[in-house]
Amino acid sequence: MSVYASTHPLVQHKVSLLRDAQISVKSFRELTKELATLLAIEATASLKVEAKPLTCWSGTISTPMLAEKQPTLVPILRAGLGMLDGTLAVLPCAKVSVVGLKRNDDSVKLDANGKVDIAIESYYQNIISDVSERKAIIIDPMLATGGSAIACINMLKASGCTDICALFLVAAPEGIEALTESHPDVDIFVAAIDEKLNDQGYILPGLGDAGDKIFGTL
Ligand SMILES: O=P(O)(O)OC[C@H]1O[C@H](OP(=O)(O)OP(=O)(O)O)[C@H](O)[C@@H]1O
Ligand SMILES: O=c1cc[nH]c(=O)[nH]1
Ligand SMILES: [Mg+2]
Repeated sequence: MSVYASTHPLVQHKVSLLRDAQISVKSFRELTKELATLLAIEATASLKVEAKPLTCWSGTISTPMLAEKQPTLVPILRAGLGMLDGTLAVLPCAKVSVVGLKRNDDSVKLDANGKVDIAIESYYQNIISDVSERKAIIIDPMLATGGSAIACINMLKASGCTDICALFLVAAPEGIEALTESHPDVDIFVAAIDEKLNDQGYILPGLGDAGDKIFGTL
């Protein structure tokens, strides 16, 4: 697995603004959307193109176009929806596969190695039928323990998908390690890699609960 941590100055600036404890729902949504666009540009830079014939005003030319079907975007409900419009700005024709996952905060415990373990509850799955023919781009603002992303990747692979990457705004080292171990074939693109998880599985310094901030349910 390759981990691409963005070095773009605008990405770094916008993630810093997201961390403001006084941020409004409106600003959190706007910044999440803008960061999603910037990360999506980085994540799609490796898509393959091939020369295809096109009739233009001066005749028929051979010109580069995407070689394969457009990727499918995979928002992990709820918080991943906050990144959907921003990624659709880069891939406006993308089909969307939706996966609903929720951490059960009451299940938090430390495992034998002192790692935070949280049960992930799956409540919705609607993955496009031809996912085996497309790249899947998972979108979720947070990679904490890695449990939700791993569950989502398991679902995509069970549906036949073989080419998967994931975009996160903030990732914990613990989540990156767990994801690398479970799915070494999946590349991830992150705006920031933070310090660690607290004993409730929240990222430090992190953003707090991204879903609550996007949906105004704080
Ligand atoms: O890496 P993990 O430990 O699995 O944590 C990350 C997950 O937690 C958040 O979702 P949450 O469960 O809070 O659901 P929500 O989006 O509905 O708020 C976040 O959006 C990720 O999906
Ligand atoms: O820090 C965290 C961890 C999981 N989910 C969030 O929204 N924030
Ligand atoms: Mg949440």
